[in-house]
Amino acid sequence: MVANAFTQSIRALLAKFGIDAPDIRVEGLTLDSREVNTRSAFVAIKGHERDGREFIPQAISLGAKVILAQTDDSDAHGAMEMRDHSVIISLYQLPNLLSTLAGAFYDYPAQKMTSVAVTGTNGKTSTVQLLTQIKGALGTRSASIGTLGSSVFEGADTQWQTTSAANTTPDAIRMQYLLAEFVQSDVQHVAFEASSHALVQGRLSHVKIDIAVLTNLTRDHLDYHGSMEEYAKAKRLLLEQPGLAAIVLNANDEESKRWDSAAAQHITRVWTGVTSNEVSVSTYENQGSALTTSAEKPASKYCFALNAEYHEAGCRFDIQSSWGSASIALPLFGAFNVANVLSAIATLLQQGERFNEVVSAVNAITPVEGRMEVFPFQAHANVVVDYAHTPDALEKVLASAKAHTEGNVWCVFGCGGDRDKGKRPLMARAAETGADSIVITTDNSRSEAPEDIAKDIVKGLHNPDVAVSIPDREKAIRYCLAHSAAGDIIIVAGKGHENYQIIGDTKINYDERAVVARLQQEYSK
Ligand SMILES: CC(=O)N[C@H]1[C@@H](OP(=O)(O)OP(=O)(O)OC[C@H]2O[C@@H](n3ccc(=O)[nH]c3=O)[C@H](O)[C@@H]2O)O[C@H](CO)[C@@H](O)[C@@H]1O[C@H](C)C(=O)N[C@@H](C)C(=O)N[C@H](CCC(=O)O)C(=O)O
Ligand SMILES: Nc1ncnc2c1ncn2[C@@H]1O[C@H](COP(=O)(O)OP(=O)(O)OP(=O)(O)O)[C@@H](O)[C@H]1O
Repeated sequence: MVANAFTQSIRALLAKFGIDAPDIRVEGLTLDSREVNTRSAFVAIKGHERDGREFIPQAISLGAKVILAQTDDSDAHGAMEMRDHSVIISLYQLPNLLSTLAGAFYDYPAQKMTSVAVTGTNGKTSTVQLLTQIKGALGTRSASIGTLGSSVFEGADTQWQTTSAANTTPDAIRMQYLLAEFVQSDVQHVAFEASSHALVQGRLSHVKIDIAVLTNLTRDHLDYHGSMEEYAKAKRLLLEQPGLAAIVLNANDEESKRWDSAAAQHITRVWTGVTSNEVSVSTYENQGSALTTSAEKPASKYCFALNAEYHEAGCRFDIQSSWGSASIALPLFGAFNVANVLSAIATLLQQGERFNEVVSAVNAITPVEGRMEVFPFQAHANVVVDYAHTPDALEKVLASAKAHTEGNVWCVFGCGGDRDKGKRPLMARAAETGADSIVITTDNSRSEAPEDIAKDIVKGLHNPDVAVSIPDREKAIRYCLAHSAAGDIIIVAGKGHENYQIIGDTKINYDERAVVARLQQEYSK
């Protein structure tokens, strides 16, 4: 925590919620009893697994002077009880108030900077990272929050702060805290990932968002949301965010059309898309939001990529946009990275950045950690470490790899244990469609046997002969290196930036980027 920076009286804070509380000063709020100290207030709510109120005795023993506890009885709102030296104050429907409460405690930090939320099934981390990199290159002090962690952007020296929960979008209290910390570090621009879980759980409900970006929507997280419709609805909650002035949509994705129809009229639509067709670009140029049926169309802009070409070292494409046209060359792999970069560029242009300056800054982009990160091997196939762990992402990654080589594409992947089993045959089909050879391996098997997960995957293959099963990931990569030729590409999917493997209940150290870097050294001797 930032020392003494957020001291507030609980009396002043709770007055905003109609409660006359004692004048006790605290320096922070926390949802986790294990993080409590004598200067913080513990916020006890019911969760999916546990009831946080069970941990009130622990919080008291750690010296919390104030405990804010959920009550489901509206008459009990504001009730107070002394236990030892701690006061327990009841708040009605506290889980729904967390973002507002923390916003008030940390003095509404999002209002002190420009904020961008990125949602979608795939591409959130990449888009947030690319946007932050370019914004930094344009001279704005920038920060980001997402799957990699949170930090002020310091180029290659950025130290991502992570928590044990490792959520893509932090809980409602931590989110406001991180933003407040950024304000203290003079950050002017923040980009963060908005997961569907976070939106449903209200982790962002009182965070001002200027621009929301939708990358795409495909199958994921059905174990949590139950159906694609509920999953899509969860993402659309972002349209109700306070302060929202513009949305960046993807003309190549069906869900964007629903966003266009659902968004309030005053919100500017910025359409992006990768196309080989100039006619579709002119649709957006001449008619604004061509997908809106309303007579009075909302403001609409566009930023499209045309003539994309992929080569061994990256890609090239032309931008046509409401702000100007230019050619771009990037050291990034994959058509989807062109889509991600376009979303980032469109966001910056909508923010008022100058077209020519954005184009120059884009030329300085470096690949995002564990996202289509290429490790070149002399005299062997290059290895690409990527985080693809959904059928759609795997399909796109493999199709992209094909565009970058005339050789064969190898695919090493697995599926998580204790998660949506319906994904397994779909991942198998994506691998079979896009790769010439497949090695099925382990990817967080949890309580399931890796061999059983592999069997489920094999059942999804039309031709099981194209696949071998090697549960040990490093051995799987070695197998590909031994059997492939120079000019081939080995896609190692699923781990990306992660540095662990969950087997049973144990988190084992496994950093795929480090493993591949070590193999790179070994093979160069
Ligand atoms: C299902 C779900 O979303 N769970 C999230 C939720 O946990 P929960 O409220 O259910 O917590 P719980 O374990 O029941 O505990 C209840 C309360 O007791 C407290 N507690 C618990 C134990 C203890 O010793 N002391 C204590 O005080 C907890 O802090 C909590 O406030 O709130 C916690 C933070 O407050 C999150 O860390 C936790 O994410 C878990 C780890 C998780 O796996 N979430 C996934 C589903 C998720 O949110 N994923 C998305 C990304 C998806 C993507 O990749 O796109 C994300 O944003 O991360
Ligand atoms: N725009 C995109 N469309 C489809 N696939 C993508 C896109 N961008 C990235 N991917 C693929 O999805 C993987 C995850 O990318 P990224 O981490 O940027 O997405 P994410 O939405 O943050 O995912 P998660 O929330 O699971 O971390 C990448 O490693 C790549 O394989």
